[in-house]
Amino acid sequence: MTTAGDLMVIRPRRLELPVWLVAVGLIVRWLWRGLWWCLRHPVTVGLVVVGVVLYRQFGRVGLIVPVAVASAVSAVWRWKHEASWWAWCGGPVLGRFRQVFVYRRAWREAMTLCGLARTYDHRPVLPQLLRVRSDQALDVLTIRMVRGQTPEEFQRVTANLAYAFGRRHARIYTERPDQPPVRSGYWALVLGAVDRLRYRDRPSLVYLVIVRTDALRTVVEPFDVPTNPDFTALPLARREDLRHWCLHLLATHVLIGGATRSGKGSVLWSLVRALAGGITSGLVRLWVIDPKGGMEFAMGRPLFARFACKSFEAMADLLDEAVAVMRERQTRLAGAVRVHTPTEADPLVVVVIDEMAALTAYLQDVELRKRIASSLGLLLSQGAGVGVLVVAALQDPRKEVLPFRDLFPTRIALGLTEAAQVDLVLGDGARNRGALADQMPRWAKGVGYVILDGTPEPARVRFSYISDEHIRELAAEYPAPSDAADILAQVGRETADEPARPSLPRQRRGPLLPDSLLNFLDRDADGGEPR
Ligand SMILES: Nc1ncnc2c1ncn2[C@@H]1O[C@H](COP(=O)(O)OP(=O)(O)OP(=O)(O)O)[C@@H](O)[C@H]1O
Repeated sequence: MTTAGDLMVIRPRRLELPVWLVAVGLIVRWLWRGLWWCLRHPVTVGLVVVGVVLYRQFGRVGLIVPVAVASAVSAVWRWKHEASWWAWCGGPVLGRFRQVFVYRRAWREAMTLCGLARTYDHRPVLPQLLRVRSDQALDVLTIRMVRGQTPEEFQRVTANLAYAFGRRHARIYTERPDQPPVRSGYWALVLGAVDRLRYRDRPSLVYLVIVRTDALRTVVEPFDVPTNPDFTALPLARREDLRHWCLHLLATHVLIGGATRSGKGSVLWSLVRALAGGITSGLVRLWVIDPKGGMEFAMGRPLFARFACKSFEAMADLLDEAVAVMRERQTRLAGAVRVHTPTEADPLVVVVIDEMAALTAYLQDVELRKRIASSLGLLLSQGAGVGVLVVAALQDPRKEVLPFRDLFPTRIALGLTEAAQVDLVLGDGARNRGALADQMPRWAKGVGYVILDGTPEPARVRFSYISDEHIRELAAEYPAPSDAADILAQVGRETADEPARPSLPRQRRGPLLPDSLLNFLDRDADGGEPR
């Protein structure tokens, strides 16, 4: 008899199987696993089968000759067309190798110690490594999350993951980090359909990009000056995957935040270099404000249509004139276009301001500061659409220093001194998503974080280094046209006429209230007769 408090242990009945049946069961299970593996790895299986057949037919020579020929073909391919070699040969092979020998071996340990493993039904459950794709610099790991996990959990431990696999930098993407290729020709329709399938939204996956070789450690040489700059894609920097990072300048304002000596100058000069072709052809006018007395920009004076570096009065005038240009364009273009297209007659005006805080916070003359703030506010809120853009650099991104921070749609964060400043420059949550701009090593001058088009995750880039020599050459080769400073002459030109408005048919004049309410207001409060 049991009494209250007695412990009853209930165990399911154990099925006793004969040993031979257990052995057969295990063999079938292993055979099935082997077959499944072969089905999933047809290339490896095919190569092994071919290798065995060749070896049996021709002995060692049967193996050595094909390997030598394949190596020679691969070497020539890489030499002639490195990009396609990485995409079709080197990348997949290296990725597979690293998946098996690097990531799989440390996977369980890394996931558990980084806090990404879960326990379900008394058993550990790990995120699943599906695929590794490598290129010259990066490994892209496709990971299936454990049910109930979110990408934010991976983003929080991005640095831990990088160090767990022996690297310094990693980034988590919620969608495939690469863009679908642009297809053309006969097969475009079919390949496009395949791409749509490959690039479909897969919420259960995250992509961990591990920087294997830090391509940003070496200084980036200046890019070629485009004769006709594409204002939607100006090459300014090198990305971690060795591609160019291009700035979309059209219809946006750009804010560059970076501590002193972090390389803000290289961002501004890379932009000037990318625009230089347009400066000479008259498509762009640079209006430059250098509150540091010309230390940064005076060397490139011939490139600039307007330049103010000494008197704050002159800087305020320059901004007022930019507002005048903006107003004139607004009046002229209203109703005709919604976004201004730069032409020689109507060029893009880019107001470049180095150390913006000197104008918005540190200027002692309160009246002048207010005047500057009001012009800047107008330019930032209304100038982008009419081709009057502001590109500004500053060291301290706090609101007291730069009240218009939120009016800059495009932001770049170079090395910063505090973790909190990263979100102030790039927007809330950017640091959690991997923009560790406050942890820049000393060598990382001109290295910064930018937000790539279409992805919320920040990317790390290094801006090209423009030396004094390059600036002198640029100024000599691409001076602004002689009438460049004269844009204000346009401001006086005739504005568009008022459009002729067809008269509408006259409506019958009548009471504005329905008949039932007509006399209502005249009644007494107790609903009596109209007064
Ligand atoms: N892209 C780059 N690659 C390599 N070195 C760079 C790069 N940009 C800047 N440097 C070096 O970093 C140092 C600081 O650069 P720079 O003067 O442009 O910084 P800054 O942020 O504009 O400084 P400040 O706030 O004092 O104006 C310089 O010695 C420069 O040579």
